[in-house]
Amino acid sequence: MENVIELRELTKTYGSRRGLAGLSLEVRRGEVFGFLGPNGAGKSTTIRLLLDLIRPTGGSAEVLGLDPRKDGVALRRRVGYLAGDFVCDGRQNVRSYLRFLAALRGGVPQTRIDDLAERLGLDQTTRIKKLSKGNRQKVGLVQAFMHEPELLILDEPSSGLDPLVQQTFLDMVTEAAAAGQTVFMSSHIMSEVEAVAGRVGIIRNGQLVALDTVAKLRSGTVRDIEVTFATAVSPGAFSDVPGADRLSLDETGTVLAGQLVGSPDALIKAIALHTVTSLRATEPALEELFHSYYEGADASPRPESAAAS
Ligand SMILES: Nc1ncnc2c1ncn2[C@@H]1O[C@H](COP(=O)(O)OP(=O)(O)OP(=O)(O)O)[C@@H](O)[C@H]1O
Repeated sequence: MENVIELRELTKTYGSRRGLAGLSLEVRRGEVFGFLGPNGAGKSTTIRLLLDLIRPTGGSAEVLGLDPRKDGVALRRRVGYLAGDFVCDGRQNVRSYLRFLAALRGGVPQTRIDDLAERLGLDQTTRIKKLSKGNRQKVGLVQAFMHEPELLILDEPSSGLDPLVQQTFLDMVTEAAAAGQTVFMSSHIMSEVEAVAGRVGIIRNGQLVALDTVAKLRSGTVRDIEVTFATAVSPGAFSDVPGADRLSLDETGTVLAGQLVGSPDALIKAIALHTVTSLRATEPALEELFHSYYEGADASPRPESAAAS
């Protein structure tokens, strides 16, 4: 499958501060890729490098087969970009601002802009400087999506959106992917990425600490389990079940409870050998897994010397 983004050992230092340390990553055409990490992890640095808004200290980036450093103008025409710190000219009203951007991109049908604004509940007659943070973010979303770009690069796109609008945004992402567009979105909220992304990269202190499908990441998660049997089960019945070390039988031998790590398949097959009268299992919390990658993460900038150790 064709790669839309290819990063090779991409590195960025800000003086003695590390922004990004040797990031290698591929994003495939048509996928929704979630780029997750805590504050200061290097998400915005990566995105700015993709668009040549800043220059790398080392390594290379290829976007839509182009070198952002040489083909920045051509690239931006084919990309929809929402900056994490999206700012726009406050004097204009929303409609004229969006028309202006549409003209820069070679024209976008007004109906397309109107449809997006309506879906997001954005009043186009308001002056931009009078908009709330969330409504300004909607302007950012409309301008990123309106020209139906091949690649959407969205930095913390749902920042400031209320839950209903956030859902509309996620629907827009799913529809974009269904239409063959590629979406690269950063976030620090696992649940929203989980809802739309096929693959997820987790970044911490400028380095990729996990890269996998949402399904695979989920398979490493923990569920709370409680199984009740009709008759007592022998104490060692589940000792060989993978991921079941944190489960134990009570003194009656009829209740198995605790935590299951990873896939439930082996446990289900093992308990099916007995008569089960009740079963309770919580949904695996992907958010927890995400935070396990955060553990020990230093959200504040680290000096290069400390970072290298
Ligand atoms: N212009 C800059 N000058 C100096 N350091 C910078 C600059 N921009 C980013 N950094 C540092 O680089 C690191 C990565 O920052 P970056 O903004 O890429 O993180 P992020 O993952 O986008 O975080 P957030 O979720 O807070 O936006 C941080 O330590 C940050 O302090």
